[in-house]
Formats: sequence, C-alpha cells, structure tokens
Amino acid sequence: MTLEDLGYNKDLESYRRSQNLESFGVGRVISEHKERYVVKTTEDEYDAEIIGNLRFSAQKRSDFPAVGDWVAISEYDEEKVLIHSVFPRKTIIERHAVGKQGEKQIIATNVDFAFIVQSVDRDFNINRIERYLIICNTANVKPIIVLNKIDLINEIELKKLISKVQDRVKQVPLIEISNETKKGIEKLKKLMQKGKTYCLLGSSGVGKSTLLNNLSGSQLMKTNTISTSTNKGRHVTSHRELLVLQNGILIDNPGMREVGIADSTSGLEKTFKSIIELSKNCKFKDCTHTTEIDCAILEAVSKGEIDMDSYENYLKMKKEKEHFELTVAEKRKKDKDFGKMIKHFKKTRKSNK
Ligand SMILES: Nc1nc2c(ncn2[C@@H]2O[C@H](COP(=O)(O)OP(=O)(O)OP(=O)(O)O)[C@@H](O)[C@H]2O)c(=O)[nH]1
Ligand SMILES: [Zn+2]
Repeated sequence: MTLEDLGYNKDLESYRRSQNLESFGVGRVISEHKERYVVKTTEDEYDAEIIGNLRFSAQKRSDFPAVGDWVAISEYDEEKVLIHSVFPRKTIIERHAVGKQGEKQIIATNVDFAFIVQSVDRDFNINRIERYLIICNTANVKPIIVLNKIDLINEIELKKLISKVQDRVKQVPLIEISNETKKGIEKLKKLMQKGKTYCLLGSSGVGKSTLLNNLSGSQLMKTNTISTSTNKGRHVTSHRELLVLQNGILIDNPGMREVGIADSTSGLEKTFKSIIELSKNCKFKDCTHTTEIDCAILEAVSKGEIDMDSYENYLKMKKEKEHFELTVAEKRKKDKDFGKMIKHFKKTRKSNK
C-alpha cells in the first residue's frame, strides 16, 4: 500500500515540506477514542498520543486530531507513536454535538464524497436526506444518495420513491442498492475512485455496516488483513473507522442517531438553492417567508412552483440553524460573564488580604 492509496496527495506533501516536517513520519488517523488514536502508515498501524505542546496549544475540541486527519508522527516505542502536528484539513464534516448546546463535533475530515444512506422501508424520509445534504454542503463534501434495502419493495414502489427524491433533491447522484441481493453493489464500487475518501452517513439500522462489509469483503487491501493478524495481544480500538479499499478509502461514522446542523448558512443556501434565489424577490429584506405580504416564496408555494414539504423543511432547518447560532452566542456570553466573575473574585480576595 502506498500513501496515495491512503489518500495522500501533492498538497499535503508541499505542506509537509513548507513546515520542515520531513524528519517525521506521515500517517492518517483511522480511529479516535478519548484522546487515544490509531494512526495508519504505509507500514503498520500505531497507537498514538499527542505531544504535550499540541495539547497545551489546543483551544477547542477541533484542534485535536480527528478521524481522517493527516498527522506528523515519530515512533517512541514499538508500535507506539507521538503525534506532533495535524495537517490542514481539506474538508471537515461536523454536526451539532449531541447534548452539548452550541458545540460542534467533528465526524470526519479530509472527506471527498459522502454516501447518504437511507433504507427504503421505515427510514425513508426526504427531510432527513436534506438534513444530511446541508451537512455535506456546509463541508464542501460531494453527496451521493444511496437507497438501500430495495429488496423489500417492488419495482413500481421503488420508481415512485426515486422520483419523489429527485423532485425535491436536484442534481445529486442517486444509486439504489440491496445488501441482501447485492443489486447495485458493483455499480457503487465502480463509482469509487482510488485515493478518494468516502464517508458513510445515515441513521442507525439503514445498513451502513452491512454495506461496508460488502464493499470491503473482496476489495479490502491486503495490508488491512495482515495488520489485523499482527494485532494479537496489542490493544487497539477494535472498531476501525477508516478502511483502505482497493478503490478508495471508506470512513464509517459512529452511530449518528441525532444529526443537528450547526452554523451552516452556505450549506442551507446550496441545499435549498431555488428557495434562496426566490427570496431575493421578497418585498422585505428580513422576510421570514411565513406571513409577510409580497413574499416571493409564499407565492411560489401557493402556485405549486415550490414543493410544500421542501418549503416546510427549509423553515425548520433555518430555525435550527438560528437556534444553534443563538446558543453559541449565549454560551460565549456565559463564558465571558464567568471570566468576569473570576476576575472580580481574584480582585476582592487580593484587596481582602
Ligand atoms: N432486507 C435487507 N436488510 C438489510 C439490508 N442491508 C442491511 N440490512 C439489515 O438491516 C439491519 C441493520 O443493518 P446494519 O448494517 O447493522 O445497519 P447500520 O446502518 O450499520 O446501523 P448502526 O450500526 O446502528 O449505525 C441488519 O439486520 C441488516 O441485516 C438490505 O439491503 N436488505
Ligand atoms: Zn419571503
């Protein structure tokens, strides 16, 4: 396996040279768990930790390595490396952190394409597809919609679903597959390119792990299987989140039950292009497109030029985005107030002495 098979490219190499990192090794983070990492190189997989300097200079969670990152490393013990620096990220897929108001969480970095997996049975939900599209568009990652479990419905039902999706979601490639009958799997494999990184997005139970097995089964690169067998007795996170396949690199995301969108103005704009375009014709600049007179969007909805469901989902996503921005602002204020309080506390303690 070469570094290019792992996704390495000229830009990363010129960065490495410009930063004088040539004396370090280069690897990619393939799993992360509570500040313990597994880094993959052309030779092996290593347990990794970050150097103190990196920890002290880190100001927020996103300054720490994430799955998909390229890192400069040095070996300090057998199979153990230190991470000295994180290369600039080409793309970052992130979401609103679950249970943490106003905080973002990185799902994966340096991803080129995302498979938005949805199953055609209970999970099927175009609003959710749009939600994932916002996440991809915010990150500048190219989305590909994968409809799975097509063995559970007949041809006519499938055609209906596909046209429903295409009516609302324009210009995003769509591929229908079944892990059960293997229909569409070969087509999906052919779509994948060597050296490009793909991320699986989708709710729990849609068949991501099964798809990953189907994709990797025959095309997993030999090195992956070899390192598994040499892993005996070594403590490595059992769940590899990044796999190197013959065609491309695949990142499985850990169960995303809740995908909150973060501050994603551009993502929203790209996802609901036609609605945003129209809003320029609204009478009021701050039109909320709900009750105003001469609202171009309301007019288009009433004429049937904009899908009602799409309009409603747009409003919902916009509200969620605004809510996120508000909580970020509130959090900042709280932190600031807290800082002031500490300062005041120190001051009074000093003057009391
Ligand atoms: N009928 C049918 N069942 C499928 C298909 N693909 C996956 N399944 C089943 O759906 C269930 C969930 O599949 P998983 O691959 O575990 O789903 P997942 O998306 O990885 O779920 P999480 O790991 O919870 O995120 C399993 O019972 C699979 O056997 C398919 O194409 N057709
Ligand atoms: Zn309007």
